Amino acid sequence: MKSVRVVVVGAGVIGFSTAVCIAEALPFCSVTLVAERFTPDTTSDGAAGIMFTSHSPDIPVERQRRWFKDSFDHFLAIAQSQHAPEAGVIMSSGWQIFKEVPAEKKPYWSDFVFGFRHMTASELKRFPDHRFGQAFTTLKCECSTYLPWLEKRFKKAGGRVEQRKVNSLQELSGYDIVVNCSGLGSKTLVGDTQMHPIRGQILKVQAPWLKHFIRDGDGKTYIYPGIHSVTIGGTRQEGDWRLDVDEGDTRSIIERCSRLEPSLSKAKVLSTWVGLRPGRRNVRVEREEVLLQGRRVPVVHNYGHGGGGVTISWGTALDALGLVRQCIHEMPLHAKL
Ligand SMILES: Cc1cc2nc3c(=O)[nH]c(=O)nc-3n(C[C@H](O)[C@H](O)[C@H](O)COP(=O)(O)OP(=O)(O)OC[C@H]3O[C@@H](n4cnc5c(N)ncnc54)[C@H](O)[C@@H]3O)c2cc1C
Ligand SMILES: O=C([O-])CC(=O)C(=O)O
Repeated sequence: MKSVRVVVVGAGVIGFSTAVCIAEALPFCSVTLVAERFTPDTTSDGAAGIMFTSHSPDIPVERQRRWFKDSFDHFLAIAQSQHAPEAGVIMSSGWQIFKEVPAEKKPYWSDFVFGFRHMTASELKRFPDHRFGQAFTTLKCECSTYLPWLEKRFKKAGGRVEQRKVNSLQELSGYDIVVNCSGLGSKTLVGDTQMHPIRGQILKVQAPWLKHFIRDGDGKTYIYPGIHSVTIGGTRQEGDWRLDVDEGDTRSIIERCSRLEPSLSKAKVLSTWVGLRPGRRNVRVEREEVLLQGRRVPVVHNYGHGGGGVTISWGTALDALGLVRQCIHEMPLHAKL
């Protein structure tokens, strides 16, 4: 019999990764995922899904390396399996270029991606405004394909889903453990004043001749060839809640990307999309106890992934699973029977 009732709030890449990890590893738990929005309407759905864009300045680098490595191993196994097309995961090679030499020439994730090296002078000639660059092969996960795949995997492991907004954690007092993966929603759901939107606008264009990604190290301009189209971006507008497309941003994105890759000025625009990154100085993966209808209930948080949620989704989900295990070990015996 399933004796520990777990609820996961959130159906983005963080909620579904965490829910799958718990449902598969702890078969004695009944896991329910509750969310206001599901694929294709989450922030995760629009992410370019490239893996290398996560950084939490105050979290020990060893922990971030583990999040990255666990996620990279997970996505690499998918990319090399027959599941790759239905999960939307591919390998992706390219360049990150910088106008000034960055303080950190060799980022923490450089040991895990393949073939990381600094670009040669002749490679950099193509980018006359840039003085330094990194070349490597990483992975790319397209969440509008990956989320339905994860949802199937979750249901196969016995998980249940429910679509509704949770207005207060008090509504979840019927569960033994609450796992909060509500992204930007954590601003109101758990009153986290650090949470803020970082608006991002992107375009999908038809340019099948492009095979390599190009990203300006300032994180504002990028070109990511994907399975069906090329994602070009972007913007990073802190504190901006606007979800509508800004025509000025569209023009600026096409102009900046065409400067890096002139052939893009000929590409047909297929769609334009805006998402709000769940901004926070550091990702929050930790537990606390909350009084729900007079009962002390453990709450495991996994949110605040900013512009790097896909990159470390599986690693932070495994950490959250570890915290759920701790909560179960510490429960009074009668609660587990
Ligand atoms: C333009 C853009 C490009 C990006 N590109 C990349 C990239 O290349 N690589 C990368 O790693 N990351 C990228 N990101 C970042 C990535 O999208 C986020 O870090 C990630 O999607 C966060 O996932 P999440 O599950 O926490 O949030 P979300 O996907 O926003 O999911 C939150 C979930 O919580 C639910 N929820 C919230 N509040 C409540 C509530 N009160 N009750 C019920 N449900 C609730 C929502 O309905 C939703 O289901 C990009 C983001 C943007 C905007
Ligand atoms: O920064 C990038 O290259 C893509 C991304 O993660 C974002 O826009 O948040």
